[in-house]
Amino acid sequence: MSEKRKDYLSWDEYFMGVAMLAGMRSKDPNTQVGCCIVSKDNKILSMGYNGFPIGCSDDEFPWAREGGDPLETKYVYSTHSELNAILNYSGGSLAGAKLYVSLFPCNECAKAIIQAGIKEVIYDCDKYADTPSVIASKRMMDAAGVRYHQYHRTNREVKILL
Ligand SMILES: Nc1nc(=O)n([C@H]2C[C@H](O)[C@@H](COP(=O)(O)O)O2)cc1CO
Ligand SMILES: [Zn+2]
Repeated sequence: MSEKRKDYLSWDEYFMGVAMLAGMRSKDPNTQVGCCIVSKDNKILSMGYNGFPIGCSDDEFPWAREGGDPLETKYVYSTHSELNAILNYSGGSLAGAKLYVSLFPCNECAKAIIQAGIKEVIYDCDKYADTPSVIASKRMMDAAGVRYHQYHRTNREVKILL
């Protein structure tokens, strides 16, 4: 009798892989972030990536990181992957859900995560850990009882021919 496959994706690989794939839709030239929200029983509820809101053209709004005029930077216009994933969900409540994201959530997304009732955050990169935004984010999630932990990379390479 043939045995079941052994090298299938783990749940964590699957959901972080889906988050990373979503991030590949981002037009941000510097940082592409993807997010996947999952129910307690491991069903994908929503996905998102960082970009400008509907109607705000990727070709007309600025992608610059700095410059004299804040209105000519992306920061005042871009919607983060986590907020997009929360807003993309049209199925009702996200209470008790888990959120996989390729970059640690900022303080604004932490507010949305907490208020949506999401209870667990699994992140990959934490490159802005020293910024007030991420420090505030962790402070709020700690206070609100949202657990967060880093994704354990398996270094599995996934090749998809598209
Ligand atoms: N958790 C996050 N989710 C996100 O979607 N973003 C987005 C906002 C910007 O489009 C980009 C960050 O640009 P940069 O400062 O690394 O050039 O990633 C940023 C963070 C960081 O907190
Ligand atoms: Zn954010």
